[in-house]
Formats: sequence, C-alpha cells, structure tokens
Amino acid sequence: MIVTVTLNPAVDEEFLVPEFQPGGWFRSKNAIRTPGGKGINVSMMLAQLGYESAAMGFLAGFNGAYIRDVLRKDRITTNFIHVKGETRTNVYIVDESGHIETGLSEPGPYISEEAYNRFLRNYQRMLQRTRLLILGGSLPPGIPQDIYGELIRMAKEYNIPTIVDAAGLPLQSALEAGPTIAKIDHRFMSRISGISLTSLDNIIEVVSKLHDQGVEWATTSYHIYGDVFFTPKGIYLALAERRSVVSLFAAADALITGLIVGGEEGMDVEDRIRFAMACAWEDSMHVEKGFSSRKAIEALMPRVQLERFD
Ligand SMILES: O=P(O)(O)OC[C@@]1(O)O[C@H](CO)[C@@H](O)[C@@H]1O
Repeated sequence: MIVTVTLNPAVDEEFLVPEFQPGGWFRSKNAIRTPGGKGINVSMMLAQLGYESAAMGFLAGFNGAYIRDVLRKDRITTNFIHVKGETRTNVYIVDESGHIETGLSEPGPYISEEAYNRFLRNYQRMLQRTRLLILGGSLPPGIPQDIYGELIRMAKEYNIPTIVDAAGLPLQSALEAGPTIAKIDHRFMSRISGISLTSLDNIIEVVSKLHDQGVEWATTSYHIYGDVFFTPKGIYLALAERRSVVSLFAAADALITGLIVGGEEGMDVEDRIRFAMACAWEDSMHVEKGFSSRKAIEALMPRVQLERFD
C-alpha cells in the first residue's frame, strides 16, 4: 500500500480577494475549505488519479474530525493518532488578478511523548503493509526535529522506498538517512551548503552531492524558471509556462503525486518528469487544489520543456 505521513495536517482555507494588500478590510469573493498538509494533499491527489493510499499522522478536534471524514469519503484509509487540542488552520489569500498568494500558518497541536510513542508503534505496524512511503511537511510542537531521519531508517529496514518534502532541520535529518526521492527546499540548501544557489551550476554542485547519501532522485525549484531534477539518468531542467498560473501553494504536492504515478506506471525518466511537471502545472491553473482531469494533465505534457545536462 502507498502510505502518506502528515505529522502536522491543516485545514486549508483559501480566500479569493482581488487586489488584496496588507492593512485593510477585505471581503472575500469566495472561500474554499479543504483538508491539507503535504502528505494529505498527495493522498487526495492520488485518489483523483485512481490510486489508493493510507494517510497517517496526528489529528485533533473539530478540524481533525472534518479531515478524517473527507478523506474517508475519498476512500483514503485513515490511520491517525487523535490528540488533544485542534488541528491547525492555514489561511491562503489568493489574488487571482495579480496571481499573488499570501499564506499564514498555525503551529499545530502539541504532541505529548505518549502520543508520539503511540504513533511510532502504529508506524512500525504499518510498515509491514507499506510499499511506498511519503513524508511531508512541518512538524507540530513536541515532535523531535530529527523524526524524518528516524522514519526513513525504519522504512529502509523493510526496503521501502521513501519520498520526502520538508524544510529546515527535519529535511536535514531526512537527507542524512538517504530518502529515495527528495524535494529540496532551495533556501535551506543554500543555508546548509553555504553556497548561494542563484545559478544553475551552484544548484547542480550542491544537489549532486546528495546522490552520495543514497538519494536517487532530487528535485528543487530554480527561481521562476522551472524545476531541476536529479535522476539516475542525468540532470534535467524542466520548464512550464507561468502565464496560466493562478495558485501555486499545493503545486509541489501535485509534482510529487506525478512522480509517484509516473513511477507506478513505469514511465521512463523523461516522461515521468513531464508528467510530474504537468501535474504541478494543471494544479496551479485553478484555485481548487488537485486536478481537473487526467486528460487535462496529459494535454500539458508536450508543452513541458526539458533540457538535459551532461
Ligand atoms: O507547514 P507545512 O506543513 O510545511 O505546510 C503546510 C501546507 O502549506 O502544505 C500544503 C501545501 O503544500 C498545504 O496544504 C498546507 O497548508
């Protein structure tokens, strides 16, 4: 089974506010409320493309109950530890006219040692039924910063491939454990490598070193130009057109979904990148998270430009 881990889920509230700016009173044209958090988004997007998965992590309060119910309606297996407090709400203000997004995130509920240990026992049991694991997002208070490294090491004992999308210390600990695929936070890599990743050469120099840590695929964004993919078959720069972008906040989750589906369907490296980029692009063309249809994604694939570096 494909398993996604979201330790700090969120209810995402997107408000559509044309010409939003700080310091004023605005009325939203519309508000969209959806379950969120990186692993949960991947589970929901996989479901849209016909792939089953199980979602794990921590849920709390009314928001937690709402997330669990929506996931179950989407036929996603839920395996969460319920804790005291309230799952966070993350607010996004989307100004479609100027294609600008503003985000605001809560810290999430405190996770006690007892709840954390319950999660680890649950995770250990789940690993016996897992064939691909996705770890995504920030950590709620109370969770050790090196948890992703620990979870990847445990998965490796069962030879389970892992995909991680995180930032800061949690990403660092994940990279030390050598995930199969890593979505690299660009600013964080600049900070830990001490090299400013403003040029493609610098990105290639820094990210290439991750192969030595066992990372098979890595991807990172390269400014507004696109995404760089480090694959077993070489390094690629992939570009999508920006004109049609409305909302980018879940595009990285769509990209990961595309990489998963491409892997599941045995696509070759270039088609897998094109499919992942087309997923991210299609997701970003509308305010609602996810995809209009698989056909819409496939229609974008030939428009993704790929450049290979030797
Ligand atoms: O605070 P984190 O966990 O890093 O990110 C949380 C989040 O921004 O990630 C998703 C988009 O990738 C949203 O659904 C959610 O609100």
